[in-house]
Amino acid sequence: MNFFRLLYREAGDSKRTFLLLSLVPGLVMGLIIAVINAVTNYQQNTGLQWQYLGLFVLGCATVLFTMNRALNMATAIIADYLCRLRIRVTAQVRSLNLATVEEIGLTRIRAAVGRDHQTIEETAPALVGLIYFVMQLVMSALYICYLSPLAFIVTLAFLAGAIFFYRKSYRDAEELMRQASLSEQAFHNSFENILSGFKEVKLNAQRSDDLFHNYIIPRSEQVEDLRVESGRSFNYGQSVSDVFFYTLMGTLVFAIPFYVSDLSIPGKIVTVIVFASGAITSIIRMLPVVSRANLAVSNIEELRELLEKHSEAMDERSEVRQARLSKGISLKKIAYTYHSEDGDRPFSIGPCDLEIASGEMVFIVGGNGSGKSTLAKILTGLYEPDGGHLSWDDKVVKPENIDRYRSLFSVIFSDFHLFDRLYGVDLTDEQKLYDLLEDMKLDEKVHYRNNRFSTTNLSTGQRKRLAMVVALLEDRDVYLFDEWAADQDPEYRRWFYTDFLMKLKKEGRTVIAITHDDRYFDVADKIVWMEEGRISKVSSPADATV
Ligand SMILES: Nc1ncnc2c1ncn2[C@@H]1O[C@H](COP(=O)(O)OP(=O)(O)OP(=O)(O)O)[C@@H](O)[C@H]1O
Repeated sequence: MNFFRLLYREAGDSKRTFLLLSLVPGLVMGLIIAVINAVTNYQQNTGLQWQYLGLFVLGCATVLFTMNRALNMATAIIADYLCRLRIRVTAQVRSLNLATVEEIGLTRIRAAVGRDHQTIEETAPALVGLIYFVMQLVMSALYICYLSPLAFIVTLAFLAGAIFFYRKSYRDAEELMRQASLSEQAFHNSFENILSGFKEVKLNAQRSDDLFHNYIIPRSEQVEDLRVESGRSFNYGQSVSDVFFYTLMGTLVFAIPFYVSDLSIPGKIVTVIVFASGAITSIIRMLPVVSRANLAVSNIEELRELLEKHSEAMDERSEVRQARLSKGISLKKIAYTYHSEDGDRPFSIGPCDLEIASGEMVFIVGGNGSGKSTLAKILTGLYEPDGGHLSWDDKVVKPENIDRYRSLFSVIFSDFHLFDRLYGVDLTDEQKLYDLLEDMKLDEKVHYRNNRFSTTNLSTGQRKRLAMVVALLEDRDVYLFDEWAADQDPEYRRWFYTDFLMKLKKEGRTVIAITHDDRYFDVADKIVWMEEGRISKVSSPADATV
């Protein structure tokens, strides 16, 4: 979709007013030239031409007023669109399933909400000005037609030639700009590696050099080359158009006098042409801006459509009541395969059968890459299984109740995100928070002020303990911990398995822990062994042999 179609669509009920306000300034400006021509070519000195002065003043006032209104309206329409877009994209991202977010990629989503959003915001006023210049050009052409149909035909022929040549280079330039945008994405991926992996890059000079010399520099230069190529194509088109324009002016000035009887007409036409040249130059200069805006609109609209296609039907917020677990969770012939882009055989899970009773403590164990975390994501409703089904308390998990099913869980994944606020937690009893901070030995390190934690710059073990505080405040029926104890010191590790998990169990919570800590396997009621994406056995701690 291009920028102008978007602007028209988003104008909603004000479409007609907006169209009128956008067209009027250019049209009136055309009439003002006619007035100027009439006054400057008047043959007798009969004093001030009041009627023309009146028309001139009225015309200028109309141009100023309507132009200003059109620009304000366009600014408001675009600001409203961008605001709704950010909210809509965020809402859609919120309702996507995890696999789709991983497939689309965070860089693409960030670019649409950041870079493309900004491009549209910055270019919108200039592009509304473009409508004004186009209308000026149309009016100039009509006025030339009124003065001399022959000159009009000549003008049209030259304009058609200029458009024909310009379109070719404009298309080439747009394609190059699109390629530059893709290369820019690749550059941002490399740059993101430098920022996200700053520590690793800083510590390893070879890695740093490799990233910089073999990725950052070539990708940056590729963007530069494509931009320069694209600019050249635009400039070529512009130069050809300029040649057409000057040839047209020469033809009208030197040839038309031989074909018209009224000798004032060539002068009038030249006035119009000189006036229109400003509009032509502005239009040509703005075309690269139009391309950038069109590209940004396409990126955003494509992402929006993609998100719309993949968005899950979300329960209304008020209807997502927290679910409770009374019997248990059941996995029947669950299967899941990751999406693979490069044709490699993707990792698959299943078919897996598993029963987890309410109040049970289940450990999921197995070698690295055996699929424990993937199973946890299926179990918590983050990945939608390709086969089999998941149920809780005899209710099959379906798109209509998946949000409710997810509300059974509080999870700390190994790559968890620590929020700086207690989003979604009803903190009626603040003392509970302080007690938990004390239990986790964080009371001297972290405070909760102005509805946020005073810091999240903590050690890995401390961060996990703070995530635990948040998880406990969520008060869910099922707790899932993915290698939570891995970064804790021996004392905390022991406390986690022998005190903390047992306490949760006594409270009637269901606990699922992914772990490699075989010395604490006896704490569990059930141990689920994973091997190459399958549950190889389910045993009691007594049978556990490592
Ligand atoms: N987002 C993803 N896209 C594609 N493949 C993935 C993705 N995440 C994980 N995998 C693949 O799935 C397999 C299982 O990974 P998973 O994280 O479930 O293993 P794990 O048993 O939890 O391992 P570990 O003990 O090392 O944490 C791995 O081979 C991994 O490459």
